[in-house]
Amino acid sequence: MSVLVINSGSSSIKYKLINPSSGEEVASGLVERIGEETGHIKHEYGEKGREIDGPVPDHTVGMETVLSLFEEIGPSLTDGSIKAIGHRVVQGGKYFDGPALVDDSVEARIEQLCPLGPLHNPAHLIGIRVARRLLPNVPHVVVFDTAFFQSLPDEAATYAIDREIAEKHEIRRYGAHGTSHQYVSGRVSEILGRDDLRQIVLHIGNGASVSAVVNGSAVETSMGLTPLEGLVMGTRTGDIDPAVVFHLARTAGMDIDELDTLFNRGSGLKGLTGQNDMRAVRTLAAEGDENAIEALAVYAHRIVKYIGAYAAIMGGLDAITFTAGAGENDADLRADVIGRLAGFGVKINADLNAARSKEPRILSTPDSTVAVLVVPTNEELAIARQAMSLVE
Ligand SMILES: Nc1ncnc2c1ncn2[C@@H]1O[C@H](COP(=O)(O)OP(=O)(O)O)[C@@H](O)[C@H]1O
Ligand SMILES: CC(=O)OP(=O)(O)O
Ligand SMILES: [Mg+2]
Repeated sequence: MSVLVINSGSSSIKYKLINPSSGEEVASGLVERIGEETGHIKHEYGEKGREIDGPVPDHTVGMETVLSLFEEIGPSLTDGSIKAIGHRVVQGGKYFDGPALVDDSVEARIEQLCPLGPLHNPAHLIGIRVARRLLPNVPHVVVFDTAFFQSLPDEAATYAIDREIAEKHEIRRYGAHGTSHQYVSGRVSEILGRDDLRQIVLHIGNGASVSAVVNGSAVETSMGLTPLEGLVMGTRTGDIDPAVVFHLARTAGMDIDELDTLFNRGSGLKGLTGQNDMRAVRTLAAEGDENAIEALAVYAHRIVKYIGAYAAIMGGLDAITFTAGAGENDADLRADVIGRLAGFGVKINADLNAARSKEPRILSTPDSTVAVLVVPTNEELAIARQAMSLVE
């Protein structure tokens, strides 16, 4: 019994075939650099596997290739052992507070929400369409990044903009990465053996976001109407004065699409250093590149600003948890962020922080005022379990 989880993202398709009860990963793979000259596909199934180098022109071809690799190399997706296909969808707007079985109307809703998830929803839609066409006899379930944040208090979700305009155009904070924030905060509760926790979860990947979670429910999160707001990201600005838009339109003559591309794809670490990948930025900084050194400081400063704000909003803080690509692997980032909180008595053990491990772990010293943890996220397992719970 297994669930195929598909994350058809902006420039890649990631997938895993998972046993939702045991968490065992039966097969997995990745299609990278879609639309670029040098595409790459990797499919792994136990001892078997296949790597293909060459251009992948678009998501449709990428997805079709993935599904054909399952039939060629295994395991078969058509022999009845797959109970569901779980698709990650970033933007569910106000319409979804949990997983949903895909039908034509759900698909149309995801399409309608593309303007609110411009980097993600169009790519998700292609993944869903190809998978439904080629695997019509398996239930398809969508699991939304926004679902965990549908219960945000109004005071956190409401923007101070004209009410009529906000209502008509469905403008509010929807958040994103919610599947990860929910999974990780749940694991923290298990590890610390307590449900009554005021937590901050730092999901620091290429996209990055922070959430405040009280007793298992989200009360704040940094991504907003779209996944552009909040932390500095690989290619996104995060928080910026919206007047920068007016200023660049008026003085630089940039149009809305150019500004969208600049803010979503040409900013963040990429805009500050030329590189969007944290490892590349660290290498530049180690070589003495001043732009990279400054970018890392801006990056950590923004994270600390949110930690302070969210601790105040929750009236106290019990745990800070790092997750996702950089959060799990970048010990220098964790040391920098926690070092900036020394005045509040937050302390980590340097050896525990530097140790390489894939296991969830506590980094804080026994006398730290706040528990500090690293918990690897597992959005795929969370999606597989939610998909299974819906079809069972
Ligand atoms: N060892 C590492 N040190 C620093 N950053 C890392 C390390 N490993 C991965 N990362 C960073 O994690 C980010 C990707 O995170 P990930 O959660 O996989 O993102 P996404 O799901 O958005 O593609 C990249 O910026 C990458 O450089
Ligand atoms: C919402 C979001 O930013 O997702 P990702 O990190 O996969 O780009
Ligand atoms: Mg991610």
